[in-house]
Amino acid sequence: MTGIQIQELTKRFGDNVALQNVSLTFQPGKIYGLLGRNGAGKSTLLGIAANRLFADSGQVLIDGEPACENDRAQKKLYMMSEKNLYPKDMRVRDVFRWSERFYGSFDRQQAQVLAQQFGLNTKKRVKELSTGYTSIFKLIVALCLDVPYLFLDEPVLGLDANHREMFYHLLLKNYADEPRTIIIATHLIEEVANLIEEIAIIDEGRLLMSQSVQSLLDSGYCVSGKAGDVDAYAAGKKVIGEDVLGGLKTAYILGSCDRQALCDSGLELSKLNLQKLFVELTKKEGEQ
Ligand SMILES: Nc1ncnc2c1ncn2[C@@H]1O[C@H](COP(=O)(O)OP(=O)(O)OP(=O)(O)O)[C@@H](O)[C@H]1O
Repeated sequence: MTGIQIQELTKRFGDNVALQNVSLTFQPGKIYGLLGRNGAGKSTLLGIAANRLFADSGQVLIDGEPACENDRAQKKLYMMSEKNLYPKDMRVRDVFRWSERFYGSFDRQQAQVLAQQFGLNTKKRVKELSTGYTSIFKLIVALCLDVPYLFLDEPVLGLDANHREMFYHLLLKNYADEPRTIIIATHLIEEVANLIEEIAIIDEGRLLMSQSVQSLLDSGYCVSGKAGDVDAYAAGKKVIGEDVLGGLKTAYILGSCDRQALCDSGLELSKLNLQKLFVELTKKEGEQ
């Protein structure tokens, strides 16, 4: 298994460039956070890999094989997204049956157990499910499939806090039992921060970065204190953002910290937080 290679993908919708020359690799057996602001191109990227959309140029390889119109490659992945691909009149239990037939590896017994845990009525038709239960139903399918590549596009859409916690817990257990590549596209960065090992950020159709969460968090730090002292310390350093409250300031800085200078000026040092880092890295001109 060599993972999923995204090679120089470009996709336009009319004049709108959704992806521009994006290349990155999703390695086998890792959990990725695919992050980006609204309209950044996350769903488009996953949709092309899952053969739901065609790229204008570039390609996606799944274990070295082209993903485009290739059933053998596509059977290795499951994409859960907002778009409902199941016939709306089908009952949930029939989708479970169908999944078993199509993928072979679907654990229908486990799906029934999870449905009971989440309170999902499997006799209901897909079209009768609420937004949250539509997500739950698709998540159960994803969790019960034995495929090496799982794409979860906004997986917890509409789920209440209890169900979100249940899902994250189940996902981690599922991963611990059988590691596979899981790509989670989400805006709920804090909720997945402890779940993901790797991060890929897309900004306006371009890849901004792809690296391990740990190395990203270790690449900088926060400094807080009196605004004048923070400014003096930060001068000449790579400041990616600031928060000001009265006379106090927090600066988000990339690079290694000068502990002696911090100590001398009485400034407080703290770790970067993934969501804050993302916000600062993807902030547009004029945004606070
Ligand atoms: N079918 C389509 N027709 C026209 N434009 C589209 C289509 N699908 C996506 N786009 C455009 O492509 C760009 C990328 O959209 P995409 O859905 O991939 O972003 P995203 O990062 O998943 O966004 P969000 O987080 O808001 O769901 C956006 O500008 C979007 O409007």
